[in-house]
Amino acid sequence: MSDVLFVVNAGSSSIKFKLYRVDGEDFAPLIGGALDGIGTRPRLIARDGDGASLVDQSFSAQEIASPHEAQHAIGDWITPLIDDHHLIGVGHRVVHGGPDYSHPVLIDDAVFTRLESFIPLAPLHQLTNLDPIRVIRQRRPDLPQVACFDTAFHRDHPEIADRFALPRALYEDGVRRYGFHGLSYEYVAGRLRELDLEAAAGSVVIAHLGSGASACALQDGHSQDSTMSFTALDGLPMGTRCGALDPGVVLHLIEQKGMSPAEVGHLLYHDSGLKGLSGISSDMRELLASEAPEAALAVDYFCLKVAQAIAQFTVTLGRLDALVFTAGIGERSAPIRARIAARLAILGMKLDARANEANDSRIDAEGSRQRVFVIPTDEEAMIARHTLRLLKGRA
Ligand SMILES: Nc1ncnc2c1ncn2[C@@H]1O[C@H](COP(=O)(O)OP(=O)(O)O)[C@@H](O)[C@H]1O
Ligand SMILES: CC(=O)OP(=O)(O)O
Ligand SMILES: [Mg+2]
Repeated sequence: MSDVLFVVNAGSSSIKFKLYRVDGEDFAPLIGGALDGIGTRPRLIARDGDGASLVDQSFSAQEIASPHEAQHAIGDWITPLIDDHHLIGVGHRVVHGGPDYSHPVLIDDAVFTRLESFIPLAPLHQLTNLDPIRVIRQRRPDLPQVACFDTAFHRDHPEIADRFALPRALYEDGVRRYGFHGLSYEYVAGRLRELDLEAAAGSVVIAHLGSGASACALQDGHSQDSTMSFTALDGLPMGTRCGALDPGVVLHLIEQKGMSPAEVGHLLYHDSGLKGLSGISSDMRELLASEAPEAALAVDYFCLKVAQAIAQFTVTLGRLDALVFTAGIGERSAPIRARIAARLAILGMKLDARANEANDSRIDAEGSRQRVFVIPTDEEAMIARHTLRLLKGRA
């Protein structure tokens, strides 16, 4: 029986999972899969380490209406496969670590209770992240489980990046610019070091453009600033989230429009962003395929805001040596990358159209003042690395 590690990356509309064979410090995927389309078109897909399909099962929206049901469906499918091995632990992505957690942590009752207190700060994610931890703790209380935080990577960013222009008392009370997608940034920064040591040591912006989207300014691999802040609502427009918004709009909706805080929360997390702008879809592929002017507006808005964030971070960093695109849109959409880069021609950025179309890892053209990369992210691998380090440290 080989040692295995299970990794769970639970999101708002999908749960990704990987089972790794562990050999000392090394790990390699045995099974990787996801249950996505939760509540709309649920579909469980998994492949083995060689990419061969192990399951492709669709469910009705009623069968898998929430991440809780999705998690049980994954558990039912994968438990017999895990039982063929020796499971040494489970690693989880937990989106919010608040001011407390700047490193991965072994979960006990006290940690779990503390993490529950951050649910209001990440309503789309935190409960879904904690639910599998709770269920596995009930079934296997002996099994070590580790929480790896999206916020941790940013905890040592400069104080100026950690503050809002609000009184210090609120800062002391935890109203801080935490930043998210940290597991992704840490993984991508590591891959950039492998691809181009010189660029990685310089001033870099990574644009994580998925259904959640943010950008991060890095100096020598360390976070200096990010577009997401107190919650994963801030910064760039996303699939269904608004991104940066005048806080006066929130007051207006509550005071003048009579909306409840819960209604405003639902609007900003679920009905805004690309979906709100277009009135058509939260899915970038559908918007790119649409002829509707509203779809074009949403795509334009997205590209402009991403380009503005990159230009803004060029000021933060004092220069820009490299730009990296990652996550669903960043990894796969050549037209979106081209439109963002075209806006940044003012900084001397030029893309090689052929390399961009091919999703090559290096896509800048001769004469570009910045190197531009496409690096697929792997949050699960980062979780596995952190979890193993923590478990080995205990042994
Ligand atoms: N080829 C593509 N062109 C444009 N957008 C794409 C493409 N493939 C995936 N996407 C978009 O990527 C987003 C999902 O990204 P992903 O990183 O998987 O998100 P998350 O992990 O946050 O759920 C969706 O908006 C989807 O439309
Ligand atoms: C933090 C966050 O927005 O995550 P995701 O992109 O997975 O929704
Ligand atoms: Mg994601």
